[in-house]
Amino acid sequence: MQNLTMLTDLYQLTMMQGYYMNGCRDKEAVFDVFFRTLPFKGGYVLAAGLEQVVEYIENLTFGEEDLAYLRSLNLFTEDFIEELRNFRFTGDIDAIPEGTPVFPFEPLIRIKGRIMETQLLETAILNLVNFQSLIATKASRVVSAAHGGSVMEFGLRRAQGPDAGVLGARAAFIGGCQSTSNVLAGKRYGIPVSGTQAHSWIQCFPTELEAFRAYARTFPDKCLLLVDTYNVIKSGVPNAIKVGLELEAEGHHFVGIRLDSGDLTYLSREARRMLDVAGLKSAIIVGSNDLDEETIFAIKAQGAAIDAWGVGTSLITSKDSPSLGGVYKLAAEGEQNVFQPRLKVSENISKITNPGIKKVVRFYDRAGKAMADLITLENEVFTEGKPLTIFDPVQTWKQKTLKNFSTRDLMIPVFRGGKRVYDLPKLTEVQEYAKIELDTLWDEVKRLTNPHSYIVDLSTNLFELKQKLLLTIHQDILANNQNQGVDQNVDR
Ligand SMILES: Nc1ncnc2c1ncn2[C@@H]1O[C@H](COP(=O)(O)OP(=O)(O)OP(=O)(O)O)[C@@H](O)[C@H]1O
Ligand SMILES: O=P(O)(O)OC[C@H]1O[C@H](OP(=O)(O)OP(=O)(O)O)[C@H](O)[C@@H]1O
Ligand SMILES: O=C(O)c1cccnc1
Repeated sequence: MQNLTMLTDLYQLTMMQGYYMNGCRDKEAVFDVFFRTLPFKGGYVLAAGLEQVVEYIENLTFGEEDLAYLRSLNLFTEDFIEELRNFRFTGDIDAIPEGTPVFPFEPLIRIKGRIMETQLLETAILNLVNFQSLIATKASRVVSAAHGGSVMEFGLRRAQGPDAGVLGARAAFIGGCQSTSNVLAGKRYGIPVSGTQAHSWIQCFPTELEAFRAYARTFPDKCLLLVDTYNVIKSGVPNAIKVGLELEAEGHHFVGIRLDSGDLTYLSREARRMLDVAGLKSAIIVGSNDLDEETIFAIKAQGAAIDAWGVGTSLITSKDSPSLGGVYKLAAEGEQNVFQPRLKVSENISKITNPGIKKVVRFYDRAGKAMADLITLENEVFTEGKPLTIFDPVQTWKQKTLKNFSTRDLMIPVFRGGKRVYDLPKLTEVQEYAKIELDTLWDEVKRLTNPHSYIVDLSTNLFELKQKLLLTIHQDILANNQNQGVDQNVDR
């Protein structure tokens, strides 16, 4: 992977120089990566992008050209540039593995180390995690609408640039797509590649039948014909049937047809009937054309005879929800591995951060279904089987007692002292893991529209710590204001 060290916002570097020049070289901090709002008005997010975060961190070094460029900005001192020359990440990272369903406010990645190092990481980590988590989530929704039918990712041509096309294909595979049309993604990540044919192929021959025959000669065992260039029912399907029967007579297997326009329900049912009557029962029908989870759901509900779906633009650009708002927030600061919890106050209650070094515990019922998550302090343990009452951190009267549960800590150690301690799983393993993980969620949480809200509460310890810090901050402000004669009634 390329070196992405310079993929950062300028203010990370200016703050780093600030820390450096103000005696904070050895100050340490803990940052959390989390998002506040679920995309697609959906019920979950599928975490993705950790592998690229690991590669980014392992490659973190400023090269001579980088340093020369930074020097040319006339912002940085020579001392600081020298410091950057030796820059490495030496801290600890814990993260929730790729393919895990996650929910608002849960730390997906926790970064602990010298502030000079942890500060720099914000921009690139968010860039990598926000995009891939968004596309993996979108893909899992499309795949769930296809309900067993396979989904091919066709988005490269409409992706927001080459990187989004390639990493989007990777994320779409994690979300359950069976293949990609993107050859670079196939080569780089081992994703199965697949494809059919373009209208231009059909247009380049005097007749549709000649075009189909030429293709069948070229790829006799991979022959999937695009039947909507002229007229699906009167020309495309009859010609495909002719060629399909010729192939089968020669001992080949005719793969099927693709529909790329018109009423996909009506056309697929008609095409199915015609193929079956002709004896081509195993030929599949692929549907494409501006599809997303809603159109696929509707088309399936109407009784379409589509076996596989090609989905491009809406998936790779996450058209209806174009960004995931993951943030990187300071949760503790300290020195020599002794930390004080910190929080950020806001009038907007959802923007008040959760302080301290935290983890996420998932609670499962006897059947292995996820019941709730607790964001807790790092060292909290919950005795399995001992009833536990949890409560909503805002509407605290909303309580639930968990019984007969088992638990799992979702975060795993990824870096310790700058060294990777996590073996990256293969992409196929991540995809399989995501499928198993999604199976642990109730269908009501995964529903495409108006899903149930999955419970994510704070442990009592974390809740009390947060209240205590909020009160302390409030009292400190009051005391300061009193000293300065500010009117206390203007703002509570
Ligand atoms: N039976 C159906 N129910 C709901 N939506 C459908 C159905 N069949 C097709 N669609 C969707 O309706 C939209 C039709 O778009 P549009 O009118 O641009 O296509 P078209 O004119 O048939 O094809 P094109 O413009 O590619 O030649 C697409 O998003 C398609 O996926
Ligand atoms: O519709 P999407 O979900 O984005 O899937 C990819 C589309 O890309 C191709 O179309 P092409 O670029 O040839 O343009 P078209 O819209 O004229 O078919 C293909 O035929 C699909 O329709
Ligand atoms: O192989 C296909 O059919 C394909 C690939 C990319 C975009 N649209 C279709």
